[in-house]
Amino acid sequence: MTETPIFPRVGIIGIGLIGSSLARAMQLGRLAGEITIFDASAEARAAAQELDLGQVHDRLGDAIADADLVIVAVPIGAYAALGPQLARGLKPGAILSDVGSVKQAVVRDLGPHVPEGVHFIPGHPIAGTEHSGPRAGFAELFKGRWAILTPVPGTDSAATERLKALWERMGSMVEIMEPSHHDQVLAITSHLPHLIAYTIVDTATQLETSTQSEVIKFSASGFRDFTRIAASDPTMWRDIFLNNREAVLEILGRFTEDLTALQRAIRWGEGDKLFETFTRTREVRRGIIDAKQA
Ligand SMILES: NC(=O)c1ccc[n+]([C@@H]2O[C@H](COP(=O)([O-])OP(=O)(O)OC[C@H]3O[C@@H](n4cnc5c(N)ncnc54)[C@H](O)[C@@H]3O)[C@@H](O)[C@H]2O)c1
Ligand SMILES: O=C(O)C(=O)C[C@]1(C(=O)O)C=C[C@@H](O)C=C1
Repeated sequence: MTETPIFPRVGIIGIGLIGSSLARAMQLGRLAGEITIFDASAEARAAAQELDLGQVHDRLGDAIADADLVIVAVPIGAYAALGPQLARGLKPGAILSDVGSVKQAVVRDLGPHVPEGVHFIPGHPIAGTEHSGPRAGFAELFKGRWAILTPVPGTDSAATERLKALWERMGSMVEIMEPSHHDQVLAITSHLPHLIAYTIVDTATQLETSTQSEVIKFSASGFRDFTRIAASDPTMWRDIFLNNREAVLEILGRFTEDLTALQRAIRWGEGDKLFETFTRTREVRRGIIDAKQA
């Protein structure tokens, strides 16, 4: 017996890592009757066609016309220009969602353009890799990962439930959150770690040439882990930092103070302070592992 898809027609705008993973996961689970795709890049559209991810259109309007759910999966900096185009094409009763890594900026850029009768439910899967583009996606990306939804006040709860069901069928656990809270949480769990990784790798590459080659030669797992994160897409991450400025600057201020305290402890030989800090952080890691195994 075939199950009824959750949405008869889903439009995906931006068929990169996340958009193509959504298409693959929906195809695998038969969650959408039909998938329509638009991407601004002709190369990405051609790849989506070749990979058979859905019906690829050369115009955004054709990809969203008659869609019951439209998911925007482009870098945050591209949202503002998309707003008016989406407003012209969405059908009444449709859900407009997205996967952007910052949520207040999405509400700011798309919110004013959402037509009457369209349910606006921004979202963000806490799942990804350092790779980009349609060929990098995979159907299992969202399995066992959180997906955060930030519906605007007054959103029809049936629409939110339907979108939640889609993420759950793709293997995610779903949490509902205020956009500002989302941005604060992600500033520490995702944005700051990326900034630190970009900095460490950049510092290493600016060392004298002789030391640089040693860095590559002797990079064991610690530095290597940072290089993976620091290989993440420059456009995506530029847009995240420019659009989650306040929360990132706030957490960066606290981080800098803590780093300075450790610097001081090293300078003055305060072994107890270093030991106490490292013991506390070890517990955090053990807590994450235990929570995963529970
Ligand atoms: N990569 C991750 O780990 C990750 C995880 C969760 C959420 N996100 C968020 O998902 C979104 C997409 O990220 P990604 O990793 O899939 O990026 P990606 O670079 O792999 O894909 C983005 C796609 O959007 C297209 N695009 C850009 N501007 C467009 C426009 N105006 N109209 C249509 N298409 C356009 C690009 O051509 C590209 O194919 C971003 O907002 C990002 O913050 C990324
Ligand atoms: O695993 C990775 O490569 C990621 O960086 C994924 C990650 C994260 O920081 O956890 C990156 C950005 C997203 O918005 C969500 C997930």
